[in-house]
Amino acid sequence: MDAGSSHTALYIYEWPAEKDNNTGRVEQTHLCKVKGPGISSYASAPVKAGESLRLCMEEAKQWVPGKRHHQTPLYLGATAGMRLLNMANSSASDKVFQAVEGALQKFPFSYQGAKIISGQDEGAFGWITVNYLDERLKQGLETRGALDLGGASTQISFVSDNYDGSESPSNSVTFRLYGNDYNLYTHSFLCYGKDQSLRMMQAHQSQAGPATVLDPCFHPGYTATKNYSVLYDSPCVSDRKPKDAPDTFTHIGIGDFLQCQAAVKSVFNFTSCKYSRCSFNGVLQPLLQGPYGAFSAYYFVMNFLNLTDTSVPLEDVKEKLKRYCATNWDQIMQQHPEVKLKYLAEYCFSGTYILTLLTEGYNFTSESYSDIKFIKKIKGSDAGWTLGYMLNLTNMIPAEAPDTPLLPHPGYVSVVSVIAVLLFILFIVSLRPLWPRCSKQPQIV
Ligand SMILES: Nc1nc2c(ncn2[C@@H]2O[C@H](COP(=O)(O)OP(=O)(O)OP(=O)(O)O)[C@@H](O)[C@H]2O)c(=O)[nH]1
Ligand SMILES: [Ca+2]
Repeated sequence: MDAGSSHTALYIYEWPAEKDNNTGRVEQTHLCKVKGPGISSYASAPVKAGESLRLCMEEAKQWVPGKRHHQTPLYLGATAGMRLLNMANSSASDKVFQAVEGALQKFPFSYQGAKIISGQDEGAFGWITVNYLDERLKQGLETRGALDLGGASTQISFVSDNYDGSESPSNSVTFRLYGNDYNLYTHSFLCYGKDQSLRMMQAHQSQAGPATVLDPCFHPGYTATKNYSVLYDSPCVSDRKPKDAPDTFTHIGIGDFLQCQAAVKSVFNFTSCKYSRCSFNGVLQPLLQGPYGAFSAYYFVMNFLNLTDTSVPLEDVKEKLKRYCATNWDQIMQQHPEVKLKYLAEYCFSGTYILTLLTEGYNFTSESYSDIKFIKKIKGSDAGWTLGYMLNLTNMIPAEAPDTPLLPHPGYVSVVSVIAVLLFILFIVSLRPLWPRCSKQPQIV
């Protein structure tokens, strides 16, 4: 189970129960999205966090054959929402885990625990998922970097030839998989998921605590009354809460992409770097290299905006987004009556944030932008950290390359069958001297 900051999802993975489970045949067979918010939102009513998982767990009981329930390991990993709750109020986060644990243990699966996973693991397992599903690991091919944009944090992970890990060990993960060594660069930026970065930007815009906030990242015609205490209720912004601010402010959209880009840039710090090169906030980042898969909110947002085609020049992408942001809110709502209003109101901001993070933050250029592919699934399985996490915990990826069989499995079956038939014929033939003679007796008259 992926207990994310914005929601929890339950994934069911399946593979043949033969001994040869090193052959990259793990598949996602079901996804259940838990109704309601992520578990970290239940800090003031922890029991409800456990209850929220029940429906998906019931579904899992239907999907996994009854006789396999007890043999099916169940893991829950929580990401940035619980990291933030743990920072702000560790006893509240413990209570949420107790409630979740109590609820999950009531089910017949082999419960293996619920925990917060580190940002490094989140990045590294996302990278493993993408490259496992692409069969790049097994075949020792060039790997694909992984870009994950969540609600509360964002991860970048890739292999770069000139990176040996010694400059910043906390950004380095080494693996030996299928006989190949990988030295992976990975970083997770807490607070730089799209929901928390929106808060950071709005906190920046409303430093003086005005009663009205004019926001270039929301459409012209958009107005909403918002609560200062809700906006500042996160460790990502809590230290910036203006004193003497009114309880509420009126949030008014003005839909100006260039101003929005400038406002988004204000959440990144580019001033100092003690390494050979940095992305932002003084974090080491080696030279970008190879192709990249960008998933979760990268995909949701760029897919909605019809901007998943990265062969379109970056300047044209920006131009399209500029026009989209300037479109009147009424018109946007009329064009997309089926989309949740919260998502709809934020696509201009989210698209601008994504382009700014990629180009200003990670240093993708007009040329290297086309190395990115926005993806949701690979061969039917969702891109995300859960598959890599599960493969690791069940020891499904061997360090050494498995002995490569001379023939694939069906080939063996045919050869063995032919040999068995030949041996049988040989056996029958070898019994020939013992056969009763059936020579014709001369008839005695
Ligand atoms: N537009 C749109 N946004 C979505 C959808 N599903 C999730 N989101 C939003 O996209 C952002 C990222 O979602 P996820 O990748 O699920 O984030 P998460 O795993 O909950 O958060 P982290 O713990 O930071 O990884 C959040 O702001 C979600 O509210 C969707 O189907 N459409
Ligand atoms: Ca996530």
